[in-house]
Amino acid sequence: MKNKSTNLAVVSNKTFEATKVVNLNHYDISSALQTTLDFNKLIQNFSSKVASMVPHSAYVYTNKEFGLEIKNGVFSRHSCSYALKVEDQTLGELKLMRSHKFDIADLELLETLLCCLIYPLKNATLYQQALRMAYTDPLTQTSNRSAFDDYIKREISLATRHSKSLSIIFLDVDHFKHINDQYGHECGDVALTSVAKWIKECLRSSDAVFRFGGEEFVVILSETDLIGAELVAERIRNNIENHTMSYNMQAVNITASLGVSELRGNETVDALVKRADGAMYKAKKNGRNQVVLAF
Ligand SMILES: Nc1nc2c(ncn2[C@@H]2O[C@H](COP(=O)(O)OP(=O)(O)OP(=O)(O)O)[C@@H](O)[C@H]2O)c(=O)[nH]1
Repeated sequence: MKNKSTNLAVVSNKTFEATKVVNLNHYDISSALQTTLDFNKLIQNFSSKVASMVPHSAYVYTNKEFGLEIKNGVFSRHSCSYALKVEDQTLGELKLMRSHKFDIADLELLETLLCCLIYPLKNATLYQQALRMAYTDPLTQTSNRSAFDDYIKREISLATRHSKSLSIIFLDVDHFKHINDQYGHECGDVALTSVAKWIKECLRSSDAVFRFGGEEFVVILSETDLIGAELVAERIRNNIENHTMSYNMQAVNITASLGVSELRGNETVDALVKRADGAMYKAKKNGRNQVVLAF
């Protein structure tokens, strides 16, 4: 509010009318952009706030760092695009489109208005980077236990609401203590990173892998029943067994034991995980390097 009255107080001469309008618009845009740290909402707000000054029919915002492509509206022949950057930090690229050409006055005004977007976009970037760090295991670069807790709750409620199947795979690396003891802790770390990579090689983009604890991983397979999940688990087991890790000129063979469970009606997260963990434990008892289904 203080800024708004400052702008009004300063603009006393009628010749500053245009500046006043722009300043007030800037204030209005800046305020609207400060209400969110979500890229989608941020770009949508910016587009709708500037639409009366720089009319456009569509926008596309791309951000390689976060793998984003946010688009909306009717795509047209003419476009202008800006690579957004502040203090050496890239903030993505924004493109506006419409059926008639953007003239120099449009572009100048748009460049001024884009200044309002830069810092909210930087804040959103910092926030999303912090969120990603909080949810990522630094060693294996898979999602961590906190991410699992959030993700599985959402997946269970979606599966229940839409009557879709949902399965999980609980994986534990075999004799991992032996790898650490024989080749050293650093080799153990490389082994965990390799296992994470080999698991990911067997998954679809809609499947999610999490480092659950020390040498334990959990895979969440949405819209997948027990038989489908067994196939994936067997593919993962096979992929791990068929790779040989080389460490300090030594060949290290790794295997894993896997337990699979499918969500039952009204089952809690803990119960679902416990059944998969129990099945994995049976796989260990049966001789390791195998997949066991939880019934
Ligand atoms: N290098 C490394 N080791 C870890 C990490 N987290 C846990 N560990 C080790 O993983 C080992 C797990 O050992 P155990 O629980 O006895 O299991 P295991 O040797 O895999 O035997 P089974 O599970 O019965 O096949 C321990 O030695 C932990 O110290 C890690 O981030 N890096």
